[in-house]
Amino acid sequence: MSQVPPAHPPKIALKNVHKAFGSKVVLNGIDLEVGRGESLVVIGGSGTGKSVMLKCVLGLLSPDSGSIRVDGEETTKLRPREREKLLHKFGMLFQGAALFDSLKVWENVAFGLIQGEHMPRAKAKDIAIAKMGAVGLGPEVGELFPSELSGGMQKRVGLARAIADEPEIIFFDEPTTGLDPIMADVINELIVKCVKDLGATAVTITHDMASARKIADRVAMIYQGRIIWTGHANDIDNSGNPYVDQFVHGRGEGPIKMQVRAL
Ligand SMILES: Nc1ncnc2c1ncn2[C@@H]1O[C@H](COP(=O)(O)OP(=O)(O)OP(=O)(O)O)[C@@H](O)[C@H]1O
Repeated sequence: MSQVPPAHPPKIALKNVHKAFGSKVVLNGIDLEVGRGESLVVIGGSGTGKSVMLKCVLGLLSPDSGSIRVDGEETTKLRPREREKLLHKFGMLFQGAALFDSLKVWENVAFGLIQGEHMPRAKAKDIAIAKMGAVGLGPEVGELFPSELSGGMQKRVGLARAIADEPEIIFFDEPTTGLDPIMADVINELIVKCVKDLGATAVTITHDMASARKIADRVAMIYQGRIIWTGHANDIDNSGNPYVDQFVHGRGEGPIKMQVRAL
């Protein structure tokens, strides 16, 4: 009997994904699903492969083996044109906002609309200004250059850019790094609001547990190249997993041994 596929496959599904750089194994059999409209936060120590995992989903890196499906479609063997089409589903807020210094703020926000979707500048500018409004930035900010903005404002601009072409999936790479706790909370609130307004699926990488608690429906912890725990955000304090417990409470002592090397 042929199997009937489920009506709604997970938005993103990674199965047994491996990635090594030379002899260094980074992803060692990642299994992870993200549901449609879900907000998943990935936690884990520095260098455990969180960014490498996201880059594999985006196709910026090719996994050595394993399957990565988006909307049920296998993506690891896509040709460049198919990959480009797939990437239209994604928005991304990079660590440090990654704005172009030589472009005005509105041009940064409209970048994907103008370059990727070939939208006329005037129309793209209108959309950029509307998206800036959604993250609490007035139109006058659009005429400034990124270097004239505070770190918190730059993150807002990065967020406006990430949502500009209304992606189905948004990746947030350490969205609160470098912000004071109050500004971090403002950014977290905006992320939650923007993701909800779009009905998007979100995957966030963070070390910031306050951010994880605020943003996540579900949390996944990565350790030694595998997902060792996933659970509801409300359960992270009672995970029953000593690795999660140590990470969430930031304890030096525990099963996670930090590799400290003399330079
Ligand atoms: N292109 C690359 N070539 C070689 N090694 C790489 C490459 N990209 C990542 N790595 C290595 O893979 C490991 C995981 O890196 P990754 O950036 O995914 O960590 P992370 O969990 O996101 O860390 P952090 O929280 O510090 O950002 C690191 O040891 C890194 O040096």
